[in-house]
Amino acid sequence: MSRVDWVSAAGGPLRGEIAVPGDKSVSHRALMFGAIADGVSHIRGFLEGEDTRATAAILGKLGVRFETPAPGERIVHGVGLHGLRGSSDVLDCGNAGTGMRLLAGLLAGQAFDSILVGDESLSRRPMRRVTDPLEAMGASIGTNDGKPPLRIRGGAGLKGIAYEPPVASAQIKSALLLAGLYADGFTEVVEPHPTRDYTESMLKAFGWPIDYSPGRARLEGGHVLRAVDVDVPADFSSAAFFIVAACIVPGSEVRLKAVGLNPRRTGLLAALELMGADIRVENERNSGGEDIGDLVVRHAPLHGVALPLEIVPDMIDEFPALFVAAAVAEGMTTIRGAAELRVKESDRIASMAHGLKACGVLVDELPDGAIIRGGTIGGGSIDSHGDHRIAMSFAIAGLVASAPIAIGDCANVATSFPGFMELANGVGFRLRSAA
Ligand SMILES: O=C(O)C1=C[C@@H](OP(=O)(O)O)[C@@H](O)[C@H](O)C1
Ligand SMILES: C=C(OP(=O)(O)O)C(=O)O
Repeated sequence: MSRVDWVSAAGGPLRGEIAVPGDKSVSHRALMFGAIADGVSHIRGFLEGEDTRATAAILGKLGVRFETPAPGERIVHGVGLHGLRGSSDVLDCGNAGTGMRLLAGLLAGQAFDSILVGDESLSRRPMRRVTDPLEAMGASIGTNDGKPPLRIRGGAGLKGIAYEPPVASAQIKSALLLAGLYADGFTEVVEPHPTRDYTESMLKAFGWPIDYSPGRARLEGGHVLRAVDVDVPADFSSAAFFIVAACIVPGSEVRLKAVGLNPRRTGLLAALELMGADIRVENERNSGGEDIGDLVVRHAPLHGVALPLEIVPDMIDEFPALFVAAAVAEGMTTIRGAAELRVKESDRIASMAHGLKACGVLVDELPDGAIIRGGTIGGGSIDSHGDHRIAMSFAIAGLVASAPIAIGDCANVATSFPGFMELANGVGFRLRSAA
């Protein structure tokens, strides 16, 4: 990964309509289900990010044919539940935890062996959370002390299990449900807190019988997926950077168009509302089973809060942006119950705490969160640790900082949000590549 550095300077007010790219979670899943369905699926709004392209490339190596009629579209020629073919190449998931963990579930049920590898960041992330329950289903998966690469041995006859993951994770749930398609009997997942349900809703749309309600999903192996077209909503997690930016920059008013509003994703809205934000949802409607709507966000003075614990799983990827809102808010914000942030693309508690401190913000790091004393953000030089969400968070911090913020190692923004810099500068950011 080449090193790309940015400088973000004070800017705004932010104005205009913003269409952020397609949802990453939905794009990964649409590729996977389209691949093992009978028939041809047309995906619209597909995220042209490095994470989702890595998943498409892997499925291509396993014999699935894709067409790209236009950027943001894929036509998937499904090979059927048992139509994937083994590849002698290692399968490179790049930076994508979602890609690797979901594919582990899918590949555990195949007749052939596979090796999943990832980049430096992904190679540090915990995989026992999926390999342990998959092995309980009968899979055989070698790891490097619980980390990638994953060496998945094919030909294991899987059997369904009932499983209660120790952490709330849509990736764990989805890996087990994908393996469950190939298992004898029923696979059931009961979560400690409900997580995003795209796997369940997409299985249903592809015609697989599944019984699910928030926090619980159960399916039986041995049915058939029938191709359907998928409309991918705009990614709430990408919209989050513009939501927070418009909240904190005086005079701002932006409209984020047709954003996915799955209730397991929108905890940031609840958190910002508690902090005094001015956010309205307009044109709310349903698209392909998902709630979507426009978000109209205006600047408002924010105040600190003790973040209610029940919001945490519903805003997991939005914490870096929330740290920036907290740094600008009047008073203290306390975040607890978010230890999962330590095992994302970087240790996001440490990355945000160090970066904000480098910009003069008072932050106490806690094992499962942070206490952030809001006020003013100064200029500084921070390291994103190759983490896309940290890089974009400091880009929004720069908008209100008293001097420019230099941000190191931003190339991975392309994993989830290609075109972020151009879109941001189009609505009032002053973000440039460092010479
Ligand atoms: O299932 C998914 O698509 C995702 C689930 C979440 O991870 P966990 O399952 O680890 O919480 C989230 O952080 C990730 O960006 C996408
Ligand atoms: C955690 C994330 O993704 P993944 O787990 O797929 O790498 C993210 O996009 O913030």
